[in-house]
Amino acid sequence: MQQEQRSSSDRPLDPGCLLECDAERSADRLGCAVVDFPVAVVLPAGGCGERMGLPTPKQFCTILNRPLISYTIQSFERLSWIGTVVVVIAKENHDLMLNIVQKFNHTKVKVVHGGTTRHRSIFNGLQAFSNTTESTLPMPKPKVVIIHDAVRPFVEEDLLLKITLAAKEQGASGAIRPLVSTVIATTSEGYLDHSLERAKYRASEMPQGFLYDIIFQAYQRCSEFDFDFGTECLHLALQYCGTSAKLVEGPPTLWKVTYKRDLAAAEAIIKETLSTSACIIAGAEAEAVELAKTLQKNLNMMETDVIPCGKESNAEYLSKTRNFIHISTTGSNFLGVLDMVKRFEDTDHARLYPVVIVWVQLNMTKQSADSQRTDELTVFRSLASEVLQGNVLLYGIQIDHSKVPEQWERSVERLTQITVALIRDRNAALTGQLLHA
Ligand SMILES: Nc1ccn([C@@H]2O[C@H](COP(=O)(O)OP(=O)(O)OP(=O)(O)O)[C@@H](O)[C@H]2O)c(=O)n1
Ligand SMILES: O=P(O)(O)OC[C@@H](O)[C@@H](O)[C@@H](O)CO
Repeated sequence: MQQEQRSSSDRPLDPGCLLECDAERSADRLGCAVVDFPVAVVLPAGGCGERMGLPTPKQFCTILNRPLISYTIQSFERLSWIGTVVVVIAKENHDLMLNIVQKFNHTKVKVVHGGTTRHRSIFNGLQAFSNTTESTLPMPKPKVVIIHDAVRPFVEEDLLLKITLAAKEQGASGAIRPLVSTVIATTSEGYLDHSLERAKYRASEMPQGFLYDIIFQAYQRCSEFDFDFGTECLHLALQYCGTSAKLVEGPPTLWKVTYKRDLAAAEAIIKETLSTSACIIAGAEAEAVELAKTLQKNLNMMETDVIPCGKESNAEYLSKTRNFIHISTTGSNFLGVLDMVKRFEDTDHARLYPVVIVWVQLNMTKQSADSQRTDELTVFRSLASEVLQGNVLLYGIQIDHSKVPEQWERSVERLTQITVALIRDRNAALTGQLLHA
């Protein structure tokens, strides 16, 4: 595995959030070892996303053909020490939410209807665990409940573990981040009254954790004003149960998707995280193996494996990446691609994130006859269109072998650049195209 050293600050989100890789699973084992009590989650998702300014509520806006809320749900579902995930949605989005649960196989989700404000929605979610309502789905009360905005898609296991354990010990816990802007108080005429010393304050983020009985009691005791205008669950626990939350500083990726720019940022992070690795499959021919090794050297921004044709369907490689570069010297040798796609279908590998296959055709002979090329392109386009239905993005790049070193080097550089662009952008519009390096 080859990876250019990167500073921790510019490294994308921990791929564990997005890839069920070995490191992710071992972290989950840590959680199972230390969390020996029931933990459940309430995701308030009943808002309309007014500040986003789109007709679709922001929690249902899609990134790579998948609603934002599904990424958040998966951040919790992937952890075996977390039980039920109660998703609180507006009544009118009930069927939409059930479709998302079914399409993305969110097996831990229970759907509950929200209220007119975030606090009301959260309380409705909490009541789904209690048998003190007419709820048709009373579920066993958890020891700790994690409350997390459905529009905060990036939440990593180690923070969830800290929040959960702190809530178990202290009764309440919450994620915080340093303030970026200074907080000021204004006069009624719109002038500066005073500013707060920024270093003394923090932004309250999510996730937050609570002993279930504490936060449930706080909501039972809080006022109508709290329900209508409050925005802070930690405040309710302090005000109505005397429980002062333990604060845990979280990573920069904790932010809440509120405006359009936040959705663009979330898409960029997801795409970047999906582009950190690739598996290069080399055909049997010596030239294909040589090109695979050169490409691996050029793709030094990614963790790459070079494997012989036929091994790409090994579980070991499937769990590491969703990017496959298939190099072959013969013409329309799609058999390798078809085997891979079948494997993806069997393992559900493309259910949550689109899988990229870049088919590199290394032309060793002079150009084939135009009619052959046209037929080839027709077959390729039809295959690409078919596999797209299974969330597989199939791209083609042709490269003509050259014995002139400078010419060959330029071609391989172009091949590298096109490959990186296709993997990073995952644009469905380019599938089925035979680009030329
Ligand atoms: N009645 C409400 C209002 C908000 N939320 C949820 O609370 C989270 C954080 O709230 P916010 O970012 O304010 O979402 P919206 O209220 O949808 O946004 P806006 O204020 O821009 O309308 C979101 O997941 C939102 O869906 C909720 O469950 N029920
Ligand atoms: O006020 P909004 O509904 O936009 O967002 C809710 C946020 O206030 C909340 O998620 C954190 O501040 C933690 O309480």
